[in-house]
Amino acid sequence: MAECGDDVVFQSSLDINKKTHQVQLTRRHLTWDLASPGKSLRQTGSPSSQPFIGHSGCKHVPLQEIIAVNLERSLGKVSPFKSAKKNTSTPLKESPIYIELQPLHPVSFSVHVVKRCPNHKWKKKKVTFFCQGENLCRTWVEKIEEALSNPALKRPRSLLVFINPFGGKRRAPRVFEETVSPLMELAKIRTHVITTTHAGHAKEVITKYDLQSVDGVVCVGGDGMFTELLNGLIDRKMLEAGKIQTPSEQPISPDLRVGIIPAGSTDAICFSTTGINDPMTSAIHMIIGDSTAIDVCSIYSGDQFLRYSSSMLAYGYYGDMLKDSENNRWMGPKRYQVAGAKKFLANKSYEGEVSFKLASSADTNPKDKMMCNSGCNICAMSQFSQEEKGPDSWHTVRGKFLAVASFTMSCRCLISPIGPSPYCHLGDGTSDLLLIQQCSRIQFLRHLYRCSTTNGNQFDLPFIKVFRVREWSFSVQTDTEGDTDLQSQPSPPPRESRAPTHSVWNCDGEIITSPNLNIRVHCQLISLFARGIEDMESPTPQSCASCCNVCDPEDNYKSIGGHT
Ligand SMILES: CCCCCCCCCCCCC/C=C/[C@@H](O)[C@H](COP(=O)(O)O)NC(=O)CCCCC
Ligand SMILES: Nc1ncnc2c1ncn2[C@@H]1O[C@H](COP(=O)(O)OP(=O)(O)O)[C@@H](O)[C@H]1O
Ligand SMILES: [Ca+2]
Repeated sequence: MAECGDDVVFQSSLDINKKTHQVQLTRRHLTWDLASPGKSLRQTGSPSSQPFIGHSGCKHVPLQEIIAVNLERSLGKVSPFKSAKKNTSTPLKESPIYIELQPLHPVSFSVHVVKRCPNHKWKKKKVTFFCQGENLCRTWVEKIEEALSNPALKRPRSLLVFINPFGGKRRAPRVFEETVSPLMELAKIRTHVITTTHAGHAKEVITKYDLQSVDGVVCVGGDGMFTELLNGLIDRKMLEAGKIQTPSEQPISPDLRVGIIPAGSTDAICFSTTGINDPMTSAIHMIIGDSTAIDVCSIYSGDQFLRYSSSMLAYGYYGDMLKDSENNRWMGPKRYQVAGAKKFLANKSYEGEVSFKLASSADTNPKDKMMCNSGCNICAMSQFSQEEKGPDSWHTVRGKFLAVASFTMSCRCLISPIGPSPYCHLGDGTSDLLLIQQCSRIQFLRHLYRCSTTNGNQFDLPFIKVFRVREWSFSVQTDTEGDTDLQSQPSPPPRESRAPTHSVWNCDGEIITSPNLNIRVHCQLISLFARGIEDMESPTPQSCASCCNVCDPEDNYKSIGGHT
């Protein structure tokens, strides 16, 4: 049963649900199997034996998917006794009766493992193992804890956590206290928790904090909070290296992984990297040390560095919508729907010129229907092949745009279940650049509606162009440039009656007002506590357990001997 090179660390017979099982810990798995007569390991408890020969019904949990292990403090014999209060005038019959629970020595331990539920949701499942003696019980816990502390598993031991009490529906403090904190305690992960008091607070702390003392930085909030951590960590790294952010300078990867516990309004980064916006799922990905590297864009206005971004950077419709929504923050996530509807009715387009360098690989494009899933080969190859990709020349599109948007990840969210750019990759060093030309409301609605479905055909419309790019820029054109009608008027209309000639940028939910921008994508610049979205239909070796979720949603660990 243990695979080649997967040496047995410890094994013995243990009872699960009153049935004797042979239980085996290898360097990569915890496995248990109903004991068959003559195959008892009750006396063994030894590290030397051969791995099991598996059969159907045998449970095989990768160590990576063990959330925690703990001794069960069984409370046993009950002995009622009367109040020990002396010299009391209260008649004895009224004195309370105490039940003394005498602690027994631990004879069982529990292993909490990942349970896959529909829609990429993860929960924890507890399996309790009963031992014959206390020593065996303690040895099992020690051995499993030792195996989990293997640095190869990359499990964090301490985390710096920022809670944004004003993000999303303002539930972040409660989400942390009720869902995340108990899980972290169970997994023995230390947390230093800071509740932010103002925008930029997390970034200020990151500038000074002793980051050597933690294994990761986490936010309980939305995309805006994540972007603040991302910017804080890269800025700090550049400062320490004595480098100034210039368009030709390559930003330095932070050493720490970043986590998001979703408690924001859109949570597109969390959705696009885990498949769901569920606090417990994200906390489990952190505890088990999942890691995935994502692309980051650096944004400049001329030579002036503005910020880093990793999800959507958009001008026109999405920028106007964000600006309008900021007045209604009190509405929470609904502010986007209200502002989205208003700006949809306004149907405003802006003159501009977009220049871009195409991703030179012809193998992938924004319409290729190749989803970026956990263990994505395209991302894996991109990590090594950035240099080989020859420079593409610049292409330019001029026009009047209802929206210009670049997606560096799919940007899945509740209203767009596979995202506005469904085939975008997390770590391929490219962004999908979407140009929506001036069009009627009906035409734009058709695009938006398609974004809200799972068909992935939102780009198949005549007023839409989409390119996979490594670098791009945008510059506004004044309302007179290129507009012959206006130029022919004897005098310009009074300033106050002119419609604004330019929009603002929506950068991961934050406003950028400089209209002319230059953007470069940096391949896999930052790592997240996530694994990408698991493909539940055709499981990859990285997610072998997921296939069992399909055939046995109740108990999704690989049953050796094949699937049903
Ligand atoms: C008729 C049905 C309409 C369906 C519209 C479908 C289009 C959805 C596109 C969503 C893009 C989301 C990209 C992510 C943006 C976030 O980074 C940003 C900030 O997030 P947060 O900090 O969590 O608030 N969110 C937005 O800009 C809101 C976009 C809402 C678009 C309507
Ligand atoms: N205590 C605070 N008060 C006000 N703004 C804050 C606070 N803490 C963080 N922020 C800012 O709020 C912005 C949005 O946060 P986010 O968690 O993304 O919520 P939402 O998804 O609702 O936009 C971030 O840019 C962050 O800098
Ligand atoms: Ca990408």
